[in-house]
Amino acid sequence: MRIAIIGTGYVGLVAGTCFAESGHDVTCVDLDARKVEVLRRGEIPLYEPGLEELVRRNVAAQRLRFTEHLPEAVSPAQVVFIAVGTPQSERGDADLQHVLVAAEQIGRSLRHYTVIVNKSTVPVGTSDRVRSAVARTTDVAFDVVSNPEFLKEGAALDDFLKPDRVVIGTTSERARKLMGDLYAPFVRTENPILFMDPHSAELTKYAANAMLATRISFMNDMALLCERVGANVDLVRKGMGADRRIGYAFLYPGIGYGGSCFPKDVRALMSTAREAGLELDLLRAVESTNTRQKRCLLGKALKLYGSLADHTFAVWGLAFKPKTDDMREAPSVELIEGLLGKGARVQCHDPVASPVARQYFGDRVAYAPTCYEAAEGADGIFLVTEWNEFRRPDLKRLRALMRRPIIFDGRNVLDPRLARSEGFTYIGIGRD
Ligand SMILES: NC(=O)C1=CN([C@@H]2O[C@H](COP(=O)(O)OP(=O)(O)OC[C@H]3O[C@@H](n4cnc5c(N)ncnc54)[C@H](O)[C@@H]3O)[C@@H](O)[C@H]2O)C=CC1
Ligand SMILES: O=C(O)[C@H]1O[C@H](OP(=O)(O)OP(=O)(O)OC[C@H]2O[C@@H](n3ccc(=O)[nH]c3=O)[C@H](O)[C@@H]2O)[C@H](O)[C@@H](O)[C@@H]1O
Repeated sequence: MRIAIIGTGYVGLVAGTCFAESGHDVTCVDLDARKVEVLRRGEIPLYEPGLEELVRRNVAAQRLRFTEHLPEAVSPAQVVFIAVGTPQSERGDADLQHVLVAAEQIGRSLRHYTVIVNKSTVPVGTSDRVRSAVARTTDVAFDVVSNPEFLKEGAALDDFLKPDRVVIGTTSERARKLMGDLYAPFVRTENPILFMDPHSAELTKYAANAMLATRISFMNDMALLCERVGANVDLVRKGMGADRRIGYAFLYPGIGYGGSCFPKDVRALMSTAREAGLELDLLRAVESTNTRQKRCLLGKALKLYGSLADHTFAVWGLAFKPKTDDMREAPSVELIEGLLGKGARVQCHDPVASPVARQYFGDRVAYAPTCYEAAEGADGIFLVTEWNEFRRPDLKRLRALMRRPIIFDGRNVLDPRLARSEGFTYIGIGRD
């Protein structure tokens, strides 16, 4: 099949590469000429484990190519995916301008019947708006399908190639058949393709993200309660997760959820509900718990040190989660701004995200090449992102490097007893 993908970010690049890997002929389009240039050189403009190798292999096999010229990709295609960004608007709802502009551009380039698939995360009813936008610019026949994406950054290839489920929203039999064929290589009987109407597909995406965010905020509330009543949230989590009705996934407390999706999608879902005359009080609480949680390490530090002025702190981890360089709504940003605002110096280290971090902090922080160099002369370490290399650091070496041996473990990944036995003051989340 000939496929065009509009928008070559985390989702578009992963989807395009995986469709090429399954044998299709894929052209990825992006209006960012610099991105296209990087991709043409065989590099990738983001960090995602395994992706660069897969891109190179499919480019070499001539199944995958990149262009800035949308018509050249869309005109010959049978299926066109929209995978452009849907960031939060100033009002808190999803900003659909990129989706609707792409839809109009696609319409102008149609030459024969084409299935237009919206993969971006969009509010209920956007499929209707995409259909109208395309119809304004063409007389050629087409169908619009809603196909939300559920991949996680850092595990994107695995999630795409072996999804728990594929959700396809369409009322067209012709589009349904084509989408079923396209996804057949990625699904087995136990992970189904779920066909439904487009509105339900659009809402499924937000409902899934909101549910996962709810679990995290719930656990962060339990962690705070544990601190107040002298319980250990690690043990509570294990005790809860063992119940098969609850399960272990997404029960890890921390310093709040970040990333390009949970924060904006929770707000967008509340906004959709508000437009329908409904206040989703539960989600409002999920969000306010998350806001509180992103500030909790700074609060613990202020309590311990009194003033942070003229203190030096190491921040381990900048990306919003391990195995990505994405810093959108990363808890590290709020923490570092808080530390700087209180007059502290910050020395940070992240295995991959430092170049991205420069866009946020410029020269206001120091970027250390290793976590040990970040800790030199520090009055404390904030462990913010649970990269594997931070899990079992050489505590003796750290102690010798630091001015004061204090660790704030924002992900509960260090062993508190071990840290304390090496002379550290250990402060975790809900497990003091
Ligand atoms: N990042 C993630 O892990 C996931 C994201 N999503 C959703 O997928 C969508 C895309 O997300 P990301 O890939 O993270 O976005 P991104 O911001 O990384 O990439 C979007 C790309 O689209 C390009 N673009 C915008 N308008 C265009 C146009 N008219 N023609 C060609 N290119 C255009 C931009 O230059 C950019 O490179 C969003 O709606 C997001 O909520 C869904 C699941 C996972
Ligand atoms: O719509 C999206 O973009 C995607 O959003 C999330 O994926 P992602 O944001 O890449 O990463 P997650 O692994 O879900 O982590 C999100 C945030 O929650 C935090 N988290 C996650 C799990 C947990 O138990 N506790 C916790 O605090 C992470 O540290 C991170 O800040 C969803 O997991 C994907 O299914 C979805 O496709």
